[in-house]
Amino acid sequence: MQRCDQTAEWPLLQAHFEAQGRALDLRVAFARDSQRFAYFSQQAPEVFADLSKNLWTRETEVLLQQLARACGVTGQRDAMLRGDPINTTEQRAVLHTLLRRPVGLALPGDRPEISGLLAEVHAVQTAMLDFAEQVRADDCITDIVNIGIGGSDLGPAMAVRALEAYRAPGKRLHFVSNVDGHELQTALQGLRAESTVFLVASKTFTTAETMANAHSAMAWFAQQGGQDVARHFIGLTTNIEAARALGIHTCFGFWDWVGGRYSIWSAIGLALAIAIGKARFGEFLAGAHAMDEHFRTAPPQANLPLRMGLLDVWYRNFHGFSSRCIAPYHAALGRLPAYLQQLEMESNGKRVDRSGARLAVNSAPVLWGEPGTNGQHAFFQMLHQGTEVLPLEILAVRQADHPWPGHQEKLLANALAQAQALMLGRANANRHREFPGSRPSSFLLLDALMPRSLGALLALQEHRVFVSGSLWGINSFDQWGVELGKLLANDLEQRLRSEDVQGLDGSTAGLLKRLRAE
Ligand SMILES: O=P(O)(O)OC[C@H]1O[C@](O)(CO)[C@@H](O)[C@@H]1O
Repeated sequence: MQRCDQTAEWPLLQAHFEAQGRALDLRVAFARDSQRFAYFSQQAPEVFADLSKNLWTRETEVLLQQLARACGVTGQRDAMLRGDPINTTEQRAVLHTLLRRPVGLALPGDRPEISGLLAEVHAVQTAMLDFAEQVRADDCITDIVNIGIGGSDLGPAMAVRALEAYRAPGKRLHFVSNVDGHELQTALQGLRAESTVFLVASKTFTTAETMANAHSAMAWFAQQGGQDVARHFIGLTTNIEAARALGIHTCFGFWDWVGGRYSIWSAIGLALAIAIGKARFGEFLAGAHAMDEHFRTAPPQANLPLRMGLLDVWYRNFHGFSSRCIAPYHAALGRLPAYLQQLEMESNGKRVDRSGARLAVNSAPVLWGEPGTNGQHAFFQMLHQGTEVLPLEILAVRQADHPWPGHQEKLLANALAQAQALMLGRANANRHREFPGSRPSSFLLLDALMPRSLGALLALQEHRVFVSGSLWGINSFDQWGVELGKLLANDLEQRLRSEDVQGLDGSTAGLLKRLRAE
């Protein structure tokens, strides 16, 4: 297991970049290689990917694949899949893939505890999915409020919206994440205690925002004359004791080896299960499992998560691209950029390797984005003509789920046109109207937005993040960077209630006084 920048392959890639990468022109690359599309595109489970409009050549990919071998990426992948404690700063295994493994399936090299864990996973999953069916069948329940933040919100909120076409009629799903009371206030408006179920989703059951919202929701429930807390408040957590202490007795558990941003497949997915039902949730898991199997077994040159992770490192460390723009060309995928942002930036936003040594190269880029075509009328200007080159990742869906004639063709034509315009550019004597072209994009295509394809797409994204993290030598599964802010907020909350600014820096003291001013 070697860090990418410490391998013998790294300088080879640097030399290759200087010789051919830096000045690569996509138009010339296509003209030189008539099979470029065929070579750089592939069908993985549920996801077709065209990576040909990226700033690399076959030779680049060969060198990157050699780099992956030198870094032992497949060995690291296998260590994750078999349950080794690869989250070394928390001494935990990383087994979100187990949550979508079919019952009884053993993989070569599984650690001895895996079969028992898989049985536990399926026992909880069955109970949780049966509960989801119960809620779906209960006409008295009209509103489900998920209270959670980060991975306990972004996954279910994104997926419920993405699979809106499959949502049970008569059930409204609400998501409250922010500690800002406006959000809770908006969600509760018009709700009635007796027809509302609250899902308190928190891996740790200590997250300040979620606890504050859960307490306030309970107070609201009591004020509204709600009777049966046990029936109306459900805990989704690894810390069942803490949920019980809050008076929540119906709980669905999960395990410390499921990272928050990888937890949509666990009990944290209950909101989604209620929305789409047991069978569809099963398809969602099956799609992810198909991608896991692809990642585990496909040869490197046809392994999509591996190829995408390698491209990510090529872009970040050689081309020096500092961000990636995500443009889903499907309105229902509107929260996908935010979901991917946590996935990539919380996983790989690190500046030390697993041993604690400073990284010598940059790690995670910034991820951001908005659905197309909206982004085109906002920030795509910069993608086409700005001073910085930023790779674009287009996610398109072939079939539409709505009856409006003509819209889908327009939408898909726009997705294609953006990628084409970025690549081809346009010469013009007037510099303001000139498009430089040779700007990179990837094009991911689903046949339809369904539970299975969404599951596969998310697992693909998880694994490509794993690949780049493995190359950088990062522990992609901790998130110590969120701790300091939490600690300071606790202290400042006390100080906001008192006059005490002693020991604070000048700016914080000044702002605090201002915030306290009547
Ligand atoms: O599910 P929990 O424990 O409430 O944590 C919520 C989120 O907070 C974080 O720990 C970051 O603060 C995320 O990793 C996590 O998804």
